[in-house]
Amino acid sequence: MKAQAPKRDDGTVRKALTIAGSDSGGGAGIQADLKTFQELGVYGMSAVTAVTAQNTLGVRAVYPMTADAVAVQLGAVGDDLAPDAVKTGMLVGAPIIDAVADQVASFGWRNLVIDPVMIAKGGSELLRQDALRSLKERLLPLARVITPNIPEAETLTGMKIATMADREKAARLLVAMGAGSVAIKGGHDESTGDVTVDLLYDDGRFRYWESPRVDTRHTHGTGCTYSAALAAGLAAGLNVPEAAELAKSFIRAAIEDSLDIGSGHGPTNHWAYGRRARRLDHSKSLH
Ligand SMILES: Nc1ncnc2c1ncn2[C@@H]1O[C@H](COP(=O)(O)OP(=O)(O)O)[C@@H](O)[C@H]1O
Ligand SMILES: Cc1ncc(COP(=O)(O)OP(=O)(O)O)c(N)n1
Repeated sequence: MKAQAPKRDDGTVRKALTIAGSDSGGGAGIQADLKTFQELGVYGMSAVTAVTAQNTLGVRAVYPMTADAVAVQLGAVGDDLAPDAVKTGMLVGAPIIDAVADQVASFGWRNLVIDPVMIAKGGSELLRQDALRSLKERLLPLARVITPNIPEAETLTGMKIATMADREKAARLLVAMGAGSVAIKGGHDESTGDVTVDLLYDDGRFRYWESPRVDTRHTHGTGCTYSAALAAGLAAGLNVPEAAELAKSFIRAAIEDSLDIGSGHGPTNHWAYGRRARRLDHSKSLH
């Protein structure tokens, strides 16, 4: 299957909404999502769940919004702007998750991508542990796709994931818990050696995407960027496997050309996928 950027010239403006935390350093959270939407030709909208003070060295502080403030933002977008896809990132705790679940259900947003963000790479907690039940019982059943990394899939399912067979079992369990499809990302799976393998369980079938493991510490915001690209693909009308393929291509380019800025874990490069596509177009036009 060939990864394709969403169509841009069919006259329709495709719109995606991110419900997530703000990352002052610009590499993860709302900022990563909006940059990804923009690069993929999808109009980006946002509902902020928390303001974080963070940079490439880590998270210094978290200032959560109230659940009401999140609900009102979602109401403002939903009453007027009809998102074609919605993704969630950092949701802080149970009250915000419940508010998001209520609004998603009442607006009937079907293209919901849940990135079950729990802990930042530096170890800071982005979801309170007592929120797990709300995440599993209220939000997960509304997901068209859930995109956990391996530690998140372990927390959600309660099982240890060491092999690809374990990952497949976890994906089946997450579908049994109510998710439409499951993408379990492979960045944390060291058993695959010098490649990373992402797994998708969709419509009863497993698919796998493999790419070279890049030896870099500049991977801040990988999960946010992957799930935002997947949501952009759905917003543009791709089906789930096509959107997962697009997400893998987008994040692969973003990590291969990641940005060595700041003194810690630099961000992925949200320009990389588009720049490569433009270079390809240009070289085709020369022949
Ligand atoms: N070092 C790496 N080289 C190439 N791809 C990577 C690397 N680390 C992560 N990825 C890819 O980035 C995406 C996010 O992966 P992962 O690290 O599992 O999630 P998270 O960022 O949520 O912890 C996946 O598509 C994964 O394959
Ligand atoms: C505001 C905010 N949201 C999410 C994250 C975690 O993002 P992720 O893509 O998983 O990247 P890392 O933290 O793992 O680099 C965050 N840091 N901040």
